[in-house]
Amino acid sequence: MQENTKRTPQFGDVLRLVAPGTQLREGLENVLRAKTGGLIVDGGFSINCDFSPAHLYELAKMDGAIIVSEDAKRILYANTQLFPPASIHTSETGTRHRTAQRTAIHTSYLVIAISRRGNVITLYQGNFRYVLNEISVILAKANQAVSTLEKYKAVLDQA
Ligand SMILES: Nc1ncnc2c1ncn2[C@@H]1O[C@H](COP(=O)(O)OP(=O)(O)OP(=O)(O)O)[C@@H](O)[C@H]1O
Repeated sequence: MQENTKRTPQFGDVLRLVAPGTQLREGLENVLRAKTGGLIVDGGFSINCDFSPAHLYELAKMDGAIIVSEDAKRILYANTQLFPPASIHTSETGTRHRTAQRTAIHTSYLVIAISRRGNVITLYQGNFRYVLNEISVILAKANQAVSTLEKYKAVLDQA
């Protein structure tokens, strides 16, 4: 993995990659449910196999990080030990999350940590950190937004 400080985190692009319905999100949710935990890094390595939620699930049973292509369509490496510089400040506590945040700051690649204990998926890219909402929360918000729109439409139709 090469150091790349020119990549600017694009919040929309990152969220699109892990949106509900994508293969990557399905894989992340599977790992979360399996309670194995996981560390996923996107980067530019040679190709091994196609990405699938089932492959991710199986590979997350091993220690270490799983490295996928930048578009998350290929799984490149598994069981990988990451060595980000210890001098990089991290606000996290556990070793998985400290490694994830340091690697994200060091490389500017997207790093995803799936917590084994906390049931939480955290995204890191550069100094950007974001905890994914559960799908049930996203659906509740979407339903609320749709019903608000329906109310506005009804008012407009009556006007
Ligand atoms: N440098 C590293 N490179 C790759 N994987 C690592 C590294 N450091 C920790 N890990 C992964 O994190 C696991 C240990 O996670 P640990 O419980 O210490 O961290 P955590 O941040 O508290 O995560 P969790 O919430 O899942 O418990 C290891 O088994 C390994 O899979």
